[in-house]
Amino acid sequence: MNKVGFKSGFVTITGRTNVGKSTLLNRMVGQKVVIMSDKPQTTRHKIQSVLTGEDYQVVFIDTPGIHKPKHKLGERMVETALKTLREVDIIMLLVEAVMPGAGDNYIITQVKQVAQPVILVINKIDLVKPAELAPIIAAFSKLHDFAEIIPVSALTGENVERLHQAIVDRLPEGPQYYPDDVVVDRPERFIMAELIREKVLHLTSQEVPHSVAVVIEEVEQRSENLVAVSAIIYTERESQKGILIGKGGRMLKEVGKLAREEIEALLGSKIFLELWVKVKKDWRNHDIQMKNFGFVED
Ligand SMILES: Nc1nc2c(ncn2[C@@H]2O[C@H](COP(=O)(O)OP(=O)(O)OP(=O)(O)O)[C@@H](O)[C@H]2O)c(=O)[nH]1
Repeated sequence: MNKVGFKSGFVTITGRTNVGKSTLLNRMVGQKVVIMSDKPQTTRHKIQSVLTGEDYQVVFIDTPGIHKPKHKLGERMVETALKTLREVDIIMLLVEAVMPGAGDNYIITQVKQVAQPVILVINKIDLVKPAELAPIIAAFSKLHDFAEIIPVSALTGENVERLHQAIVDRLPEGPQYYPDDVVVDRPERFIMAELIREKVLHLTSQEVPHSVAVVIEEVEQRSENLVAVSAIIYTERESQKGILIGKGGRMLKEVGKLAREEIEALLGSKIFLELWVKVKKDWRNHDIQMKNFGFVED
């Protein structure tokens, strides 16, 4: 479907963990599509969401945070991130409204390796005074020849419209890839798994979060208004399994309750949710197991 004058393109939001990529994406697309958490590194998957206007369509690709790799999964994330950067029309590099530090330098070195235009988005401006912003913008502008520098607050929505416009302005002419009503290009199973993982991240602390993966084992329509979902939460160690299950199974029950409510809202029917916790030692360092969990593209 090729409308005359229609613009479209692929845009990626990259940046260090916890800078607000998911929050910004949700703000721009206007629906909860990516899992948010106050703990870093919750976005391990390449997620697409779609923003369709009268005469344009933006396909957002949310890259995993680029950071110095610590283990195999980390290396894979950086590889995926760089590959993604080369495939898009516009890169949004998200940073926080603080003076650039070593982590920012590292990530800017990465985007310098690709030719695509980079819009620097300085997020969380609600946390700084206007007078503090100017030197931050000046410092960042010395680090790279950014296509544009736009300060925003993904949380309050301040200046997000300007960013939106800057992206649409830069889109090349192109086809409408997805129908008007498509927002997320992700199977429901994935979103269900992410919702469960989000609840685990919210309710647990210490070492548990980064070592959790959720796999949806079975989804069965039991009756017109009841779907049974069974999921396994994988941890790396027995001790983490213990924390996740909690005293008398209380923690797991809470995770299940909160996740069930959101999945019910997502699917629009009653859910019978069954959760299992299993230990899979060091899954982050094993390629095959990473493949099982869907973290590596074939
Ligand atoms: N004050 C403030 N907080 C924000 C803003 N944007 C995001 N946050 C908070 O920053 C934290 C991280 O936000 P996320 O959107 O999960 O960050 P992310 O970059 O997607 O994180 P990863 O998935 O770990 O890479 C959350 O607690 C957000 O509420 C903002 O504009 N202002």
